[in-house]
Amino acid sequence: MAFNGDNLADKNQVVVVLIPFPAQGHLNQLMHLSHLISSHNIPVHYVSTVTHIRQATLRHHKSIISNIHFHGFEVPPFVSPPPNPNNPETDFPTHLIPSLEASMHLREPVRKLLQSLSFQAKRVVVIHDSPMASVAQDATNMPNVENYTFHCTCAFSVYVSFWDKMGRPSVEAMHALKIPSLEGCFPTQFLDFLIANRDFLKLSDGIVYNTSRVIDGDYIDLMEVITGGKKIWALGPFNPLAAEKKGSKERHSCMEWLDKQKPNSVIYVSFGTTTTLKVEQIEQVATGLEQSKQKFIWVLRDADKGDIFDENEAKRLELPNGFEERVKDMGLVVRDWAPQLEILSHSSTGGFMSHCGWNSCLESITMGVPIATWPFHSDQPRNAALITEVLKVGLVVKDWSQRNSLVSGSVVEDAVRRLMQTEEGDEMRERAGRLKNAIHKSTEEGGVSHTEMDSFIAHITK
Ligand SMILES: O=c1ccn([C@@H]2O[C@H](COP(=O)(O)OP(=O)(O)O[C@H]3OC[C@@H](O)[C@H](O)[C@H]3O)[C@@H](O)[C@H]2O)c(=O)[nH]1
Ligand SMILES: C[C@@H](CO)CCNc1ncnc2nc[nH]c12
Repeated sequence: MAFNGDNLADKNQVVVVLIPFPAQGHLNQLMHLSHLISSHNIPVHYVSTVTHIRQATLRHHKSIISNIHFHGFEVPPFVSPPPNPNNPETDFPTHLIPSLEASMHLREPVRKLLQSLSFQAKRVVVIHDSPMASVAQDATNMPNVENYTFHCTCAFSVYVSFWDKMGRPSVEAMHALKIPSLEGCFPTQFLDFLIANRDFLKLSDGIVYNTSRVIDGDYIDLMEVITGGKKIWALGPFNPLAAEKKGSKERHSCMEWLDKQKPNSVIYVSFGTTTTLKVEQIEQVATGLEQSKQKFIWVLRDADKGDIFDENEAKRLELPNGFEERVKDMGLVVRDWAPQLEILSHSSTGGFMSHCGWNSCLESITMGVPIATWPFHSDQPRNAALITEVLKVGLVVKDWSQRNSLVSGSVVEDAVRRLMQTEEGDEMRERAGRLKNAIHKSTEEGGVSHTEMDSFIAHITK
C-alpha cells in the first residue's frame, strides 16, 4: 500500500484521485464513488492516513475491491480518546478532532502523489471532500490537474445553511417548511476547521454531490445560483441500489433472523458511527422498543474513535436488567458492525429509526424504507427536515428544538407504533416506495442520474 511513485499511469490516461475526510460517513461515500468511476475504466487513487485506509477497506460492503489504488500515508501520531456522551455542550463527536487535525498533514504526500501522477498521465482529476480543501490545495498550481469539491451531504442541507445565514429570505422552495436552526450543530472548534478550508474551496473547478435531481433538484438549482454558476454534478446515489448477494457463511446472523420475519414488520434502529447515547437515553430507547411490541434490530455501539484500531477495547454498553431476555422473541441487539445496506434492502424491514446521517438517509430512501428522525449534530437536523418536510417519507422522533432533552420511552414507543402500525406509516412507506422507484429509474439508461454521470465522465476525459 506504500506509495510508489513509478508507473502509476500512462500519457493517454486520465486518472482520478479521491481525498475523503477521515470519518466513516465520508470514507464510505468516496469508496462507493471509486467503484462508479473505475467501472468506466478510469484508474482511481484513494488517499488517506494509514489507519483510515484500513478502516475504509475493512468496512466496505464489497468483498472485492479491484482497480482502486489505495495510498495510506503516515501522519504524526494523534490521540484517540473515547467519545464523551455526557458533554453538556454538544452531541458532536469532538473526540474525533485530533484525528481530523492530523489528516491535515496529508497535504505534502498528496502534493507529491499529484506531481508524480501529473508527469505520467494525460490529466489528473482530484475530487476532495470539502473539509479537505486545504490538503488538496496544491492541485491548483499543476498544469494538467483539475480539482473538484465533494459535499458529503445533500444539496438541501447545504442550501439551508446559506439561506439561514442570509437571514432566511423568502424563497418559494422554502415556503411553509419547518427548518431547524443551525445552533448546536457544530462546536466552535470544528467550525474553525471548516473556516480554515473555506478559502481553498473557491479554487475548485466544479462541485460534486452524492444526491440526485430526483431527490432535491430544486435545491441543486438554488446552490448553482449561490456558487456563481460553478457547475454542480449531482452524481448520486453512490451506494449500490441492491445489496450484494452473500453466501450463508458470510452473512451476519441478524440476516437469518430477518428472513424469518413478516414483510415490513421490522424497525431497524441505528444512530451511525458518530453518536453516543447517554446511559439514561439507552434505558429510554430500550423501554420504548419493548413497549412498542414491534419487531426490531437495534445497533447499540458508541461512536467510532479517531483510530478504530486503537487497542483500548470499547466498553460494552449496559442495557436495563433482563431486557435482552424479555425481548428475545421480538428483537435483536447488534453490538458489532451491522450490514446496514443489507438490512435496509431486506423485505422484512419496514422502517428505520435514524440519526439522519446522509449515508443512512440515502440508503433508506434508495431501499424504500421510511425514517423516524432523531438528529444529533452537523447536517443531520437539516437532513431530517428533508425527510419529513420535503419528501414526506418519515416522521419526527426528536425535534431539533428539543435537542438538549432526553427522549422518553413513551415518545420512542409512539414513534415506532406510528411508523410501523398506522395508516400514516403505511402512506409514508408507499411514498418511500415511489421515491425508491424514481431513484432506480433515474440511474437507468436515459435517467437523470445516469445521464449526469455519463456527462461528468465525458467532461473529465474530454
Ligand atoms: O453498524 C453499522 C453502522 C453504520 N454503518 C454504515 O455507516 C455509515 C454511517 O454513515 P451516516 O452518514 O449514516 O452517519 P455518520 O454519523 O456515521 O456519518 C456522518 O458523515 C456524513 C454526514 O453527512 C453525516 O451527517 C455524518 O453524521 C452508513 O453507510 C451505514 O450504512 C453500517 O454499515 N453498520
Ligand atoms: C466528524 C464528522 C462526522 O459527522 C463531521 C463532519 N461533517 C461535516 N463536515 C464538513 N461539512 C459538513 N457539512 C455537513 N456536515 C459536515
